[in-house]
Amino acid sequence: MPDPASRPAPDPHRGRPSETADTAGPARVPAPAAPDRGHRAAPDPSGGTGEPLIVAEGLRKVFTVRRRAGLVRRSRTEVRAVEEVGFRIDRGEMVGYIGPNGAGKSTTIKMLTGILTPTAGTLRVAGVEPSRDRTRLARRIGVVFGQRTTLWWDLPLRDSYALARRIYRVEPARFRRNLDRCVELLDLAELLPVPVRQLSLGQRMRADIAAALLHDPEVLYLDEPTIGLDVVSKATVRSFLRELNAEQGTTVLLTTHDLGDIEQLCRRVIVIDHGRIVHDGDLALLHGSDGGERTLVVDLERELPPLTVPGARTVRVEGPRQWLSFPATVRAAPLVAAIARDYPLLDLSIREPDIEQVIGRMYAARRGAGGH
Ligand SMILES: Nc1ncnc2c1ncn2[C@@H]1O[C@H](COP(=O)(O)OP(=O)(O)OP(=O)(O)O)[C@@H](O)[C@H]1O
Repeated sequence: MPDPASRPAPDPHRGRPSETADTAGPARVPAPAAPDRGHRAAPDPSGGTGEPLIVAEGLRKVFTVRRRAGLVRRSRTEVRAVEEVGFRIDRGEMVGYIGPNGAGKSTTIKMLTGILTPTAGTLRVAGVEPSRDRTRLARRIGVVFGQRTTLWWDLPLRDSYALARRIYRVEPARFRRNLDRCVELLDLAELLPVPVRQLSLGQRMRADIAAALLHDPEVLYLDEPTIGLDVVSKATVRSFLRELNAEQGTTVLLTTHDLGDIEQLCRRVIVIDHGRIVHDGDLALLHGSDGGERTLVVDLERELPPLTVPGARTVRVEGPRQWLSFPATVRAAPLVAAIARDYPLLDLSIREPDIEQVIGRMYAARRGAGGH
């Protein structure tokens, strides 16, 4: 384990009120006690068990917060961070877990790793109940918290990996193979002799992702893996994760505020708000789920007044180009046919609703409706 004094330990809940003992878990998942025996993803999505890799049912987490209410008196309040959350994730899925600040994402991830014990509900990851058997689970999962590192701050990266190998008891050949792969795909070769504290944020993130994969986990949890990264580092991390999922079949659960991550990596997205799941399904369906709109961008042979097309609204006119919005749930073909029939059409394209706007509207609508 890294010496806590030698590495930064930013606390994501800094500034939050005091909390009960079980609420303040360490970032690092404990080292496994038994030798690693290998458990790569099987072709069967259930891995032969008949059960999805992750099963959560009626999951709740309530924090008890004590505040000073006078010189001596203390009041207790309850924070319902996660309420009745349920989902099933099959092997090989890559799922986005998103929601506004304070929605309950990190709390869910901490329960999935066994760092936090659920107040109620059932949870199984790779057949293990995380909070009961954290040590056994640690062999099967990899975790990356974007806001903090699990590496040894003062050690060269290479030595950090060597220590991780011993803690996770990874066989030398497997370690070599996994490290070589990560070094190549995450462009880490030149960083191996560098102490972790000298790495830039993007370099450190790539290094942390490699550290989480040295023991061949079946599932990788990523909490804000691209936070603060420049476009090049983001692209490297995203293409690495895509390849990891496609080639190794590693199941990935990704929490992020960067919807570009979700759009590029996840077909399925689970949206949590106020501790409850408000959407679980295809990312594409999210586009049409909140009254979102698509846009026809129409190029005409000449400038014309705003077009009149039943079922669509002209929202912008710039010279011979016009933008027409229509509900995302409506088929575009009849609108395109009507425009081609009634106007001198040169060219036309369709823009999907911006996912950022869709999610923003979804959060805002829920706020307006009281949130629950
Ligand atoms: N240890 C704790 N003690 C008390 N309250 C907590 C604790 N951890 C989280 N909370 C509260 O639980 C709720 C959910 O927090 P959580 O960190 O899971 O949200 P999040 O979706 O990850 O948010 P963010 O996007 O801001 O990281 C918030 O109201 C938060 O203040």
